[in-house]
This record gives sequence, structure tokens and C-alpha cells, in this order.
Amino acid sequence: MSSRISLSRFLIEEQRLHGALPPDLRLLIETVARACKAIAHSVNKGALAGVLGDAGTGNVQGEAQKKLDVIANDILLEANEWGGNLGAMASEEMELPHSIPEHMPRGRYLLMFDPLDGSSNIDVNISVGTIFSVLEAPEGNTQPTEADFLQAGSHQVAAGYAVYGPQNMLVLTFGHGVYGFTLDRELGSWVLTHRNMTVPATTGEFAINMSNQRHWEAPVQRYVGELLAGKEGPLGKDYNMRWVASMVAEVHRIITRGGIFMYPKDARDPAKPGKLRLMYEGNPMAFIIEQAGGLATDGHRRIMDIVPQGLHERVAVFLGSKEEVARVTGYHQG
Ligand SMILES: O=P(O)(O)OC[C@H]1O[C@](O)(COP(=O)(O)O)[C@@H](O)[C@@H]1O
Ligand SMILES: [Mg+2]
Ligand SMILES: [Mg+2]
Repeated sequence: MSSRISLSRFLIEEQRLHGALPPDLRLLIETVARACKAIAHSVNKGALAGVLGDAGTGNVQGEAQKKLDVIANDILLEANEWGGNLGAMASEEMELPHSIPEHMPRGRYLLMFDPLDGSSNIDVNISVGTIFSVLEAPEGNTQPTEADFLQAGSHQVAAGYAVYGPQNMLVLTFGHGVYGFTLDRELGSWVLTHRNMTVPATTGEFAINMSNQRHWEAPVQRYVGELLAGKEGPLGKDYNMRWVASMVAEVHRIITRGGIFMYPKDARDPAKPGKLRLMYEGNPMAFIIEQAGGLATDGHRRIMDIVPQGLHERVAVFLGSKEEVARVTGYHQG
């Protein structure tokens, strides 16, 4: 038992090893991790707690909210409001940033989250998760505005996701590798179980929603066509396909055994550059995947180099094993 490393101990050791993890960031991560534990508890209870089904409301993106989208959002807001390390939070479920009220302690960080990712899967008992990203407000401003959030992903000081599945796991990066923690449900603590998680450079597995094939652009048609051609095609090997429709579950699979995940821009709504949101889906996952040795692009650029124009901006996503992401990105260059 004593050789077990809890999240708290890991964070203190990180702080000592890499001065880059300041105490207020450590406390912020502990607060987010506590919130994820509470969300895991609600997700795991399911019908027993009456949390399945639709909330009967919509979010800023025009998507129907599940009860658990709202519950997870509230848990994250409430936990972090009192944490004392934040200036503001932004969420998939809220149009505008949520500032920390004046009477509460404030800090210099900005927290963005997708409180429940893959929420269409919740009622059918398939893995869902929480994704988060942490930025520092410019000049440590503790009364930040929406404009202060609009920083490229390369400025992230931390990112992570929790996946609520057969095991509840928390995966984190601060820019010094990727670490995975498993929730010990009896003890109620996150325990370090995966050190230096890495994405293999090559893969035989891809993930894309094939039902959108007729809407894809030519480079994606070409690439997926080659994957499907298998051994007889130009890539000379067979590929397997997976599509969970929970980005957290796909990224977790990729970080565990490799693969490429794609949610490209398509012709369904030409005004949108993709389905996934840059600030609380694309950027944190790109940071994690890069730290694990993989690549993440929008087909043209490194995702983390994109300077956002809006809080809920969308982005095309190609991420995972280096060789495959480089190949499909190359096909976009002509
Ligand atoms: O249903 P589709 O079009 O395949 O989209 C699935 C994608 O949408 C998402 O569910 C979007 O996330 P939310 O559930 O947070 O809106 C991703 O997790 C997933 O990769
Ligand atoms: Mg999501
Ligand atoms: Mg969501």
C-alpha cells in the first residue's frame, strides 16, 4: 500500500522536480480532480440516481443537453469557484465565461472544460469523460474577460481528461510527459498507475465517423480510401476501425495502444471548420497527444498554433500516431 503514489503526492513531487508546477496550479488540479471524482460518482450511479436522459434544455451550440451535461457542469463550477486559483471558467455548456464572484478568492488561471464529453453515449452505458485545459490570464489578471481566453493552445500550462468507463481514469500533462491515475473507488483516491504514457509512432487502427464519408474533402477521401484498401492498396497493410463517438475514449485508446482519430471539416455546414471545439476539446487533447509523442493537426497546421477567434470555435482534428497524422496532413498540402 505504502508504495502507492496518490495524485497529491505525485503533484508535490512534480513541483519539486520541475519548478514549472507552481503551488496554485497544483491546488487547481487537485480541485479539478476532486470534481471529476464527483462526476464519476454520478455517472457510475446512473439510473439509481435518476441522472440519465435529457435535461430538456439546449446549450450555446444548439445541442440538446443531457441531465449529466448539466450536473457535470455544475459540479465543476461549484468546486472551482471556491478553489481560489482561478479568474474565470469557460465551458461547452455556457455561452459566456463564468467569472469568479468578487467576494470569493481569485487567482491567475483560466479553466476551460467540456464537462461531459460523448454525452450521447451516457444512456447506453458507454464510456464518457471530462476534458479540461488551463491557461494563465495575461499578466496574471484576476478579473479576466472573454478576450483573455483567446490564446493559442501552445500557452496551455496544464491539460487533462477523465474517462468514466470500466475504470475511472484521470490523464494529465503539465508539459513534462503524460501520467495516468486510476480511481480507487473504495479509498476514493486517484492513484498513479500509468507513467510516461506514449503513443506508438505507427498504427494499424483508425477512428472516423464513416457515415459522413460523402461530405469529406478530397484529402480525407484519399487517405481513408487508402486505409480501406488495406494490404492490396498503396499503404500495403490492413487497418482496423473503431468509432466510440466519445473523443475521450478514442484518445484514451490511442494513448494506450496507438491509432489515429479524425473528425475532419466536412461539407454538411461549410461555415463550420469541424465539429469539435478548439478550446476545450482540440487543444487539451492536442497537448496530451503531443506530450505522449504523437501529433495533432487540423489538416493544415498544428492545432496548438491556432489563435482562437471565439470561445466556442470549432476545429478539424487529426490526432494520434505520428506517421499516420503526418501522412493525412501531407495529403492536405496538395
Ligand atoms: O456523433 P458524431 O458525429 O460521431 O460525433 C462524435 C463526437 O462528438 C462528441 O461526442 C462531441 O462531444 P460532446 O458530447 O461533448 O458534445 C465527441 O466526443 C465525439 O468524438
Ligand atoms: Mg465533447
Ligand atoms: Mg460535452
